[in-house]
Amino acid sequence: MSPAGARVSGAGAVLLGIDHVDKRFGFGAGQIAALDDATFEIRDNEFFTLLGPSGCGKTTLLRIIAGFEHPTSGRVLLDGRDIGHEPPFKRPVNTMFQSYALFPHLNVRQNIAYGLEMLRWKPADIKRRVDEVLELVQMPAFADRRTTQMSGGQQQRIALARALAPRPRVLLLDEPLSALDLKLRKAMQGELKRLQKETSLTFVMVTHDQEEALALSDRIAVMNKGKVLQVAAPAEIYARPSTCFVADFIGEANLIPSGLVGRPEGRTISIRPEQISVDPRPAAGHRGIAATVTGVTFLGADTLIEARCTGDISIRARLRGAVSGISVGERAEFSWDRANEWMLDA
Ligand SMILES: Nc1ncnc2c1ncn2[C@@H]1O[C@H](COP(=O)(O)OP(=O)(O)OP(=O)(O)O)[C@@H](O)[C@H]1O
Repeated sequence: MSPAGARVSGAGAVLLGIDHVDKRFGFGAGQIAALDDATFEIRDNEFFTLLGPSGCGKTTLLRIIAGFEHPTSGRVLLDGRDIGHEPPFKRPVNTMFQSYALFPHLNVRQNIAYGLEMLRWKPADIKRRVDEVLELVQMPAFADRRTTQMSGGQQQRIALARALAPRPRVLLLDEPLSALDLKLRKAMQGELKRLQKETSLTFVMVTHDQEEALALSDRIAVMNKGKVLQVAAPAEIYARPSTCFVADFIGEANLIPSGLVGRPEGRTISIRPEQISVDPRPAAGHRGIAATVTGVTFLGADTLIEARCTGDISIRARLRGAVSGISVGERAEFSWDRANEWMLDA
């Protein structure tokens, strides 16, 4: 990785540099390391996601970028300039909160205008900009409505319009879709991606939903226990996870001790369930392992075969469509193309 704040050729220039950021809460024995030496870069115009399980430090990192929290040590750079001492309202960064935080006593137009009034924009400019962002989120007909009279998805669009109104360079989104039901969440994923492309802004999203991260992001930072484990494009993280945690957290992974398949001991092979076939005679170039089938579950588009092999290691294969001839209790040969396996340190 190049030093935080430097330019990366090819992709957009580096916009934000997270440079050896530590954050500790509390003192003494009760101290929590929410962030441990986070170092990476976010580029101009990219849809960047902080992904990890609850408590991994992603919201803390978002709040540090926004200026609501300060690092215990380390720097946040914007265009190579340390912005650590700038208050939130002086940073070209805006946040869309999980709860939307819309004012119930104001209508849509007043909600969006509020932040611009605080920034002392001229009334005519405010009106023009509110109309523009309502157009952008496809809600111009709702300008005079109270936000309390709107559905979750509509409120979310208004919250987005309000966050975009002051023309920030970076939009921070804290679990933006978590309050929506599954169907609406899928629809809004497309909407978020469209908005990011249309505005050419840098979006930095926090989520614990790996599918959402894979679907939306140009690049993802996978975090666990305050550490940034890998920063890469979704396909790269899926195919070449940096650790067993990343392999298991992003999609499903079979993690098989290398010694079980005749490789030198002490490492772990990661292989995705959809890359495994269940076949008594594995093809040339394939690696195989015998296991006892413990479950056969038809899932519609595919069938999940679960099995247990030597050493009480479980293995899962996802086969296309319905499967016949494989039953619980039988021994079967699970095999995969060696080119698809990925070797990890144990
Ligand atoms: N203000 C605070 N005071 C003390 N501890 C805090 C504070 N904010 C966060 N923490 C702790 O820091 C760690 C990281 O929290 P953070 O909210 O950043 O995690 P997260 O990954 O966003 O989790 P979630 O998905 O649950 O929101 C957690 O252990 C949390 O309890």
